[in-house]
Amino acid sequence: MPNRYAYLGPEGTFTEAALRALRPDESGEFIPCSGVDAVFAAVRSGAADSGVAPLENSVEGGVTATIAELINGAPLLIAAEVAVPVEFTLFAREGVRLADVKRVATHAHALAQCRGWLAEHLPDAETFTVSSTAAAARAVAEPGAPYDAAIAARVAGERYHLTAVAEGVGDRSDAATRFVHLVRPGPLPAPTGADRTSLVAFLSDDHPGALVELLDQFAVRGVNLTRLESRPTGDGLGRYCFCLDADGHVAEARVGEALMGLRRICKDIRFLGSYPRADADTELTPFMPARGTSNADFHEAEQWLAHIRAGQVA
Ligand SMILES: O=C(O)C(=O)Cc1ccccc1
Repeated sequence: MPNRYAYLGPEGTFTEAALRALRPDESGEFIPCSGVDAVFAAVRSGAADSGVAPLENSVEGGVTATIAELINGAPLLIAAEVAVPVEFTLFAREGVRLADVKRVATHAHALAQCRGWLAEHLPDAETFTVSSTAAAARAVAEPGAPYDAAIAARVAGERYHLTAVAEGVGDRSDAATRFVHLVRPGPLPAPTGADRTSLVAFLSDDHPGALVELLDQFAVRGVNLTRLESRPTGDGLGRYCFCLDADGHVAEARVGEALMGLRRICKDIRFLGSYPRADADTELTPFMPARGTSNADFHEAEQWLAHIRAGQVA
Protein backbone atom coordinates (compact mmCIF):
# COMPACT_ATOMS: atom_id res chain seq x y z
CA MET A 1 0.00 0.00 0.00
CA PRO A 2 1.41 3.43 -0.84
CA ASN A 3 2.26 5.82 1.96
CA ARG A 4 -0.48 8.34 2.56
CA TYR A 5 0.68 11.55 4.25
CA ALA A 6 -1.83 13.95 5.82
CA TYR A 7 -0.66 17.55 6.20
CA LEU A 8 -2.06 21.01 6.91
CA GLY A 9 -3.03 22.15 3.43
CA PRO A 10 -3.88 23.26 0.86
CA GLU A 11 -0.83 22.95 -1.42
CA GLY A 12 1.83 25.54 -0.67
CA THR A 13 1.78 25.61 3.15
CA PHE A 14 4.90 25.65 5.27
CA THR A 15 3.67 22.28 6.54
CA GLU A 16 3.91 20.87 3.02
CA ALA A 17 7.49 22.19 2.85
CA ALA A 18 8.14 20.40 6.15
CA LEU A 19 6.65 17.16 4.81
CA ARG A 20 8.93 17.38 1.75
CA ALA A 21 11.92 18.06 4.01
CA LEU A 22 11.13 14.81 5.82
CA ARG A 23 11.91 13.03 2.53
CA PRO A 24 8.64 11.15 2.10
CA ASP A 25 8.12 8.38 -0.40
CA GLU A 26 7.61 10.51 -3.55
CA SER A 27 5.23 7.91 -4.97
CA GLY A 28 3.07 8.24 -1.85
CA GLU A 29 -0.15 10.18 -1.62
CA PHE A 30 -0.17 13.69 -0.11
CA ILE A 31 -3.49 14.42 1.62
CA PRO A 32 -4.04 18.15 2.26
CA CYS A 33 -6.23 18.74 5.35
CA SER A 34 -8.12 21.89 6.26
CA GLY A 35 -6.86 21.97 9.85
CA VAL A 36 -4.45 20.39 12.31
CA ASP A 37 -7.41 18.54 13.89
CA ALA A 38 -8.16 16.98 10.50
CA VAL A 39 -4.50 15.86 10.18
CA PHE A 40 -4.73 14.06 13.53
CA ALA A 41 -8.16 12.60 12.65
CA ALA A 42 -6.84 11.22 9.35
CA VAL A 43 -3.93 9.47 11.08
CA ARG A 44 -6.09 8.20 13.96
CA SER A 45 -8.73 6.76 11.62
CA GLY A 46 -6.21 5.16 9.29
CA ALA A 47 -7.27 7.38 6.36
CA ALA A 48 -3.58 8.43 6.34
CA ASP A 49 -0.52 6.40 7.37
CA SER A 50 1.13 9.43 8.97
CA GLY A 51 0.71 13.17 9.23
CA VAL A 52 2.66 16.40 9.62
CA ALA A 53 1.69 19.37 11.81
CA PRO A 54 3.46 22.52 13.08
CA LEU A 55 4.41 22.23 16.77
CA GLU A 56 6.24 25.41 17.71
CA ASN A 57 7.77 28.52 16.27
CA SER A 58 10.96 30.25 17.36
CA VAL A 59 9.16 33.61 17.62
CA GLU A 60 5.54 32.84 18.46
CA GLY A 61 5.93 29.66 20.55
CA GLY A 62 3.66 26.61 20.65
CA VAL A 63 0.94 25.88 18.10
CA THR A 64 -2.02 25.41 20.42
CA ALA A 65 -4.09 23.26 18.06
CA THR A 66 -1.28 20.72 17.67
CA ILE A 67 -0.43 20.65 21.38
CA ALA A 68 -4.12 20.13 22.27
CA GLU A 69 -4.35 17.20 19.83
CA LEU A 70 -1.17 15.65 21.24
CA ILE A 71 -2.56 15.88 24.78
CA ASN A 72 -6.14 14.74 24.09
CA GLY A 73 -7.83 12.05 22.05
CA ALA A 74 -6.39 8.75 20.91
CA PRO A 75 -2.61 8.91 21.42
CA LEU A 76 -0.31 9.37 18.43
CA LEU A 77 3.48 9.23 18.50
CA ILE A 78 6.02 11.67 17.08
CA ALA A 79 8.26 9.66 14.76
CA ALA A 80 10.40 12.55 13.49
CA GLU A 81 10.78 16.32 13.61
CA VAL A 82 12.02 18.91 11.17
CA ALA A 83 12.76 22.62 11.53
CA VAL A 84 11.84 24.81 8.56
CA PRO A 85 12.89 28.46 8.15
CA VAL A 86 9.76 30.56 7.62
CA GLU A 87 9.97 33.55 5.30
CA PHE A 88 6.81 35.52 4.69
CA THR A 89 5.77 37.32 1.50
CA LEU A 90 2.77 39.59 0.96
CA PHE A 91 0.94 38.41 -2.18
CA ALA A 92 -1.90 39.97 -4.14
CA ARG A 93 -3.52 39.67 -7.57
CA GLU A 94 -1.65 41.28 -10.44
CA GLY A 95 -1.90 45.07 -10.51
CA VAL A 96 -2.62 45.47 -6.78
CA ARG A 97 -0.16 47.89 -5.14
CA LEU A 98 0.77 48.04 -1.48
CA ALA A 99 -1.30 51.21 -1.07
CA ASP A 100 -4.40 49.31 -2.34
CA VAL A 101 -4.18 46.63 0.34
CA LYS A 102 -6.95 47.05 2.92
CA ARG A 103 -7.69 43.43 3.92
CA VAL A 104 -4.90 40.93 4.64
CA ALA A 105 -5.45 37.22 5.36
CA THR A 106 -3.05 34.64 6.75
CA HIS A 107 -2.57 31.93 9.39
CA ALA A 108 -2.65 33.13 13.02
CA HIS A 109 0.98 32.12 13.60
CA ALA A 110 2.09 34.03 10.52
CA LEU A 111 0.11 37.10 11.54
CA ALA A 112 1.76 37.10 14.96
CA GLN A 113 5.16 37.09 13.28
CA CYS A 114 4.36 39.94 10.87
CA ARG A 115 2.64 42.37 13.24
CA GLY A 116 5.53 44.84 13.34
CA TRP A 117 5.82 44.99 9.55
CA LEU A 118 2.05 45.41 9.14
CA ALA A 119 1.93 48.17 11.76
CA GLU A 120 4.66 50.03 9.92
CA HIS A 121 3.63 49.49 6.30
CA LEU A 122 -0.13 48.81 6.40
CA PRO A 123 -1.29 50.45 9.64
CA ASP A 124 -4.88 50.77 8.46
CA ALA A 125 -5.31 47.31 6.95
CA GLU A 126 -7.74 44.86 8.53
CA THR A 127 -6.30 41.42 9.24
CA PHE A 128 -8.07 38.06 9.00
CA THR A 129 -6.88 34.68 10.20
CA VAL A 130 -7.66 31.62 8.10
CA SER A 131 -6.75 27.93 8.34
CA SER A 132 -3.31 28.29 6.71
CA THR A 133 -1.11 30.70 4.78
CA ALA A 134 -1.78 28.78 1.55
CA ALA A 135 -5.55 28.87 2.21
CA ALA A 136 -5.18 32.66 2.40
CA ALA A 137 -3.23 32.76 -0.89
CA ARG A 138 -5.82 30.52 -2.58
CA ALA A 139 -8.66 32.74 -1.33
CA VAL A 140 -6.96 35.90 -2.60
CA ALA A 141 -6.61 34.33 -6.06
CA GLU A 142 -10.35 33.58 -6.34
CA PRO A 143 -12.63 35.90 -8.31
CA GLY A 144 -14.43 38.25 -5.91
CA ALA A 145 -11.90 37.44 -3.19
CA PRO A 146 -12.82 38.75 0.26
CA TYR A 147 -9.17 39.80 0.87
CA ASP A 148 -6.76 42.03 -1.07
CA ALA A 149 -3.60 40.21 -0.01
CA ALA A 150 -2.26 37.11 1.72
CA ILE A 151 0.87 36.56 3.78
CA ALA A 152 2.25 33.21 2.68
CA ALA A 153 5.31 31.25 1.59
CA ARG A 154 6.85 32.00 -1.80
CA VAL A 155 5.69 28.62 -3.14
CA ALA A 156 2.08 29.47 -2.27
CA GLY A 157 2.26 32.70 -4.27
CA GLU A 158 3.58 30.77 -7.26
CA ARG A 159 1.05 27.95 -6.84
CA TYR A 160 -1.93 30.36 -6.87
CA HIS A 161 -0.43 32.70 -9.52
CA LEU A 162 -0.18 35.74 -7.28
CA THR A 163 2.26 38.64 -7.41
CA ALA A 164 4.63 39.51 -4.57
CA VAL A 165 3.78 42.99 -3.26
CA ALA A 166 6.40 42.91 -0.49
CA GLU A 167 8.97 40.29 0.52
CA GLY A 168 10.44 39.52 3.92
CA VAL A 169 7.43 40.83 5.83
CA GLY A 170 8.23 38.77 8.93
CA ASP A 171 9.52 40.69 11.95
CA ARG A 172 12.38 38.20 12.38
CA SER A 173 14.20 37.03 9.27
CA ASP A 174 15.65 34.06 11.17
CA ALA A 175 12.28 32.62 12.30
CA ALA A 176 11.94 28.85 12.13
CA THR A 177 9.08 26.47 12.82
CA ARG A 178 9.39 22.96 14.18
CA PHE A 179 7.08 20.40 12.61
CA VAL A 180 6.36 16.88 13.81
CA HIS A 181 5.73 13.69 11.86
CA LEU A 182 2.90 11.78 13.55
CA VAL A 183 2.18 8.07 13.43
CA ARG A 184 -0.13 5.64 15.19
CA PRO A 185 1.54 3.90 18.17
CA GLY A 186 4.04 1.26 17.06
CA PRO A 187 7.75 0.46 17.26
CA LEU A 188 9.88 3.52 18.10
CA PRO A 189 12.64 4.81 15.82
CA ALA A 190 15.98 3.29 16.92
CA PRO A 191 18.24 5.52 19.05
CA THR A 192 20.68 7.57 16.96
CA GLY A 193 22.73 9.10 19.79
CA ALA A 194 21.09 12.50 19.18
CA ASP A 195 17.44 12.01 19.97
CA ARG A 196 14.60 13.80 21.66
CA THR A 197 11.84 12.43 23.90
CA SER A 198 8.48 14.19 24.25
CA LEU A 199 5.82 13.62 26.88
CA VAL A 200 2.96 15.23 28.78
CA ALA A 201 2.96 15.00 32.58
CA PHE A 202 -0.18 15.33 34.72
CA LEU A 203 0.69 16.07 38.35
CA SER A 204 -0.96 13.94 41.08
CA ASP A 205 -1.89 16.86 43.27
CA ASP A 206 -1.23 20.54 43.68
CA HIS A 207 1.37 21.19 46.40
CA PRO A 208 4.40 23.45 46.91
CA GLY A 209 7.34 22.13 44.90
CA ALA A 210 5.27 19.77 42.71
CA LEU A 211 6.85 21.13 39.53
CA VAL A 212 10.33 21.08 41.09
CA GLU A 213 9.84 17.37 41.94
CA LEU A 214 8.89 16.72 38.33
CA LEU A 215 11.90 18.61 36.97
CA ASP A 216 14.15 16.94 39.51
CA GLN A 217 13.49 13.54 37.90
CA PHE A 218 15.38 14.83 34.87
CA ALA A 219 17.98 16.92 36.69
CA VAL A 220 19.29 14.18 38.97
CA ARG A 221 19.76 11.84 36.02
CA GLY A 222 21.55 14.45 33.91
CA VAL A 223 18.75 14.71 31.32
CA ASN A 224 18.64 18.06 29.56
CA LEU A 225 15.21 19.57 28.90
CA THR A 226 14.66 21.53 25.70
CA ARG A 227 11.02 22.60 26.14
CA LEU A 228 8.56 22.98 28.99
CA GLU A 229 5.10 24.28 28.33
CA SER A 230 2.12 24.32 30.66
CA ARG A 231 -1.31 23.79 29.14
CA PRO A 232 -4.68 23.88 30.88
CA THR A 233 -6.18 20.41 31.35
CA GLY A 234 -9.68 21.82 30.79
CA ASP A 235 -10.73 20.64 34.27
CA GLY A 236 -10.95 24.15 35.75
CA LEU A 237 -8.87 27.24 36.36
CA GLY A 238 -5.45 26.48 37.81
CA ARG A 239 -5.38 22.89 36.44
CA TYR A 240 -2.41 22.37 34.19
CA CYS A 241 -0.45 19.61 32.54
CA PHE A 242 3.17 20.00 31.41
CA CYS A 243 4.47 19.29 27.92
CA LEU A 244 8.17 18.43 28.02
CA ASP A 245 10.88 17.72 25.47
CA ALA A 246 14.06 16.12 26.77
CA ASP A 247 17.34 15.22 25.12
CA GLY A 248 17.85 11.49 24.67
CA HIS A 249 15.92 8.34 23.75
CA VAL A 250 13.70 6.34 26.10
CA ALA A 251 15.88 3.32 25.28
CA GLU A 252 18.74 5.08 27.15
CA ALA A 253 18.93 4.29 30.87
CA ARG A 254 19.15 7.97 31.85
CA VAL A 255 15.89 8.85 30.08
CA GLY A 256 14.13 5.58 30.94
CA GLU A 257 14.86 6.06 34.65
CA ALA A 258 13.66 9.68 34.55
CA LEU A 259 10.39 8.47 33.02
CA MET A 260 10.06 5.78 35.69
CA GLY A 261 10.58 8.49 38.31
CA LEU A 262 7.79 10.56 36.73
CA ARG A 263 5.56 7.52 36.60
CA ARG A 264 5.95 7.14 40.38
CA ILE A 265 5.07 10.76 41.20
CA CYS A 266 2.58 11.79 38.49
CA LYS A 267 -1.11 11.02 38.11
CA ASP A 268 -0.58 10.25 34.44
CA ILE A 269 2.09 10.48 31.77
CA ARG A 270 1.42 10.57 28.06
CA PHE A 271 4.54 9.41 26.20
CA LEU A 272 4.71 11.18 22.83
CA GLY A 273 7.76 9.46 21.35
CA SER A 274 11.55 9.29 21.06
CA TYR A 275 12.87 10.37 17.67
CA PRO A 276 15.99 11.85 16.03
CA ARG A 277 16.66 15.50 16.83
CA ALA A 278 16.42 17.87 13.87
CA ASP A 279 19.27 20.00 15.22
CA ALA A 280 21.64 17.07 15.78
CA ASP A 281 24.13 18.41 13.19
CA THR A 282 24.04 21.99 14.36
CA GLU A 283 24.62 21.52 18.06
CA LEU A 284 27.17 24.08 19.20
CA THR A 285 28.19 22.52 22.48
CA PRO A 286 28.44 18.71 22.57
CA PHE A 287 26.45 17.10 25.35
CA MET A 288 28.68 16.22 28.31
CA PRO A 289 26.87 14.05 30.86
CA ALA A 290 27.22 15.27 34.43
CA ARG A 291 29.26 13.11 36.82
CA GLY A 292 27.55 9.76 37.38
CA THR A 293 24.97 10.21 34.59
CA SER A 294 26.62 8.71 31.50
CA ASN A 295 24.98 5.63 29.96
CA ALA A 296 27.99 3.64 31.18
CA ASP A 297 27.46 4.90 34.75
CA PHE A 298 23.82 3.79 34.67
CA HIS A 299 24.76 0.42 33.21
CA GLU A 300 27.47 -0.18 35.81
CA ALA A 301 25.10 0.77 38.67
CA GLU A 302 22.41 -1.58 37.33
CA GLN A 303 24.90 -4.45 37.20
CA TRP A 304 26.09 -3.67 40.72
CA LEU A 305 22.49 -3.78 42.00
CA ALA A 306 21.90 -7.11 40.26
CA HIS A 307 25.04 -8.46 41.95
CA ILE A 308 24.12 -7.40 45.47
CA ARG A 309 20.56 -8.63 44.96
CA ALA A 310 22.13 -12.00 44.12
CA GLY A 311 24.16 -11.85 47.32
CA GLN A 312 27.45 -11.17 45.50
CA VAL A 313 28.81 -8.52 47.79
CA ALA A 314 32.52 -8.83 47.05
O1 LIG B 1 -0.13 28.06 7.28
C1 LIG B 1 0.87 27.39 6.98
O2 LIG B 1 1.48 27.49 5.91
C2 LIG B 1 1.37 26.41 7.94
O3 LIG B 1 1.97 25.45 7.58
C3 LIG B 1 1.21 26.78 9.39
C4 LIG B 1 2.27 27.77 9.72
C5 LIG B 1 2.00 29.11 9.71
C6 LIG B 1 3.02 30.02 10.02
C7 LIG B 1 4.28 29.56 10.33
C8 LIG B 1 4.54 28.22 10.31
C9 LIG B 1 3.54 27.31 10.03
